[in-house]
Amino acid sequence: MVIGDVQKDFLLAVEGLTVSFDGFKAVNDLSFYVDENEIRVIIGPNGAGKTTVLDLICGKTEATSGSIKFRGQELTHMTPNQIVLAGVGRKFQTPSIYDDLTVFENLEISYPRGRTVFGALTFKRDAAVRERVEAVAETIFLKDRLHTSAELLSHGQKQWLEIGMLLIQEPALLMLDEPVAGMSVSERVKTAELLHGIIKNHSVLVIEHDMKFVEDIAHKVIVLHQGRILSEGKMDKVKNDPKVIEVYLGH
Ligand SMILES: Nc1ncnc2c1ncn2[C@@H]1O[C@H](COP(=O)(O)OP(=O)(O)OP(=O)(O)O)[C@@H](O)[C@H]1O
Repeated sequence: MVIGDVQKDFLLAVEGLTVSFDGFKAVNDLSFYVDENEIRVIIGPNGAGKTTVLDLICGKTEATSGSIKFRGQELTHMTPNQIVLAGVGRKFQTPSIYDDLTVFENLEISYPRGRTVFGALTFKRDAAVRERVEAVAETIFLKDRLHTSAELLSHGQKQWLEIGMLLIQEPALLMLDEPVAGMSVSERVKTAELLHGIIKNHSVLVIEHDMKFVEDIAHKVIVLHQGRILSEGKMDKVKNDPKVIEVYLGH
């Protein structure tokens, strides 16, 4: 992509994205670009189209028109599975961890199969998996809970575990739908810390309603309204935008 005279490669380039449900455009000619190592947050009133944008990117919903390029690959023609393999991970609002398994086991079963170079040397693979599980557990603040059954974790710890189950697959882009909903204040602070920690190797696209959390994490914010961008930029600019105050923040 050429902007001015500068050649720029975005991790994610969404252009003219539209989806129509029986003539109703839930997402309407939407364009935005996410950089490598960026935390981008989508905010906006109920029904603005935020979840639908994530559904389109992960292939759950088919676009009516427009383009979603991820590292130059067109995602709109790919299946959800191919999109995961291309490096896009998505966490839904409700955790989908296995309650009767331990933290270790939940992470272990999420480790991508068939990606190892060790082939039949199972013991080497086991060591690599264990090392990776431990590293991810540390990132998600659960290193000392590796052998705890997931059902005994707090709500926040369960959310972190699910983020860990995505991280172990090493997606380049992580999409999170309201990750701090239902969390305590201290868990929210730690989640912000977690996201800042992982962006050295990932970009993150988050839907969120908690404005304090948005301020803590967002490099840039998109305000969505009726399927279109109402405002975009740094949180400081966006939160003082009269249009945003009128349709969203003022309520
Ligand atoms: N599969 C579908 N069929 C028909 N309409 C849909 C479908 N999915 C979403 N919509 C509609 O598209 C609009 C946008 O919904 P969406 O869930 O993306 O909004 P949102 O911004 O995520 O809202 P919230 O903050 O309440 O989660 C809503 O009017 C919704 O009813």
